[in-house]
Amino acid sequence: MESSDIRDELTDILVTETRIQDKLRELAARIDEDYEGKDVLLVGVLKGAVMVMADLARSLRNHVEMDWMAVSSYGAGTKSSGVVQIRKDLDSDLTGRHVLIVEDIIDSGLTLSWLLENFASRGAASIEVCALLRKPDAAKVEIDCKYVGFDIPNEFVVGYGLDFAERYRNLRDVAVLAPHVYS
Ligand SMILES: O=P(O)(O)OC[C@H]1O[C@H](OP(=O)(O)OP(=O)(O)O)[C@H](O)[C@@H]1O
Ligand code: HPA
Ligand SMILES: [Mg+2]
Repeated sequence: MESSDIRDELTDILVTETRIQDKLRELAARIDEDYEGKDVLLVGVLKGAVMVMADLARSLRNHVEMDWMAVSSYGAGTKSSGVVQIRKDLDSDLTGRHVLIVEDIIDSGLTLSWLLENFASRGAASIEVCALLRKPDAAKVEIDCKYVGFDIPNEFVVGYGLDFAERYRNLRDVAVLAPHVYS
């Protein structure tokens, strides 16, 4: 793919940087309150959740630890392959831990459904999910997500960690990718 003006590759800006940051501060305040007196293990799902994790974590007041799991199911396309592959497992033992999984997006729900099942046997004291974005109309499995930033339409979005073929993760806003880029 050759380089061109990124703005020509996007249609709408769906969620601006300001709205993202405001929402993450709001979610962080709830998380601080809900986990008062407990040490939380934030588990970021690489690579998409890098930006959410960085900004959410810095809005929290309480002690947290951070760990990372790398999984991938989209490859270079816009549809989930349905097959979730572990590329990096956690470094931490989850036994007795209060785990908060941090995700950029719940689309079909297949990634989180697989991850929650994978974590279920690891002995955590609690497991909850925080996702910046969710596409209710794309759900193939229902995910019980306690902390949701924004429900968005069923369109392929990029930015703020979200990629198409590894590009666009560095955009500050979340935008709809123009169909001419991937069709
Ligand atoms: O609900 P789902 O349909 O499963 O989609 C959500 C998942 O897809 C994306 O990851 P991807 O597999 O693209 O890997 P990446 O984070 O490295 O981009 C995203 O970061 C979520 O982890
Ligand atoms: O809409 C999306 N954009 C980028 N990556 C994704 N992974 C799941 N859904 C999406
Ligand atoms: Mg991706």
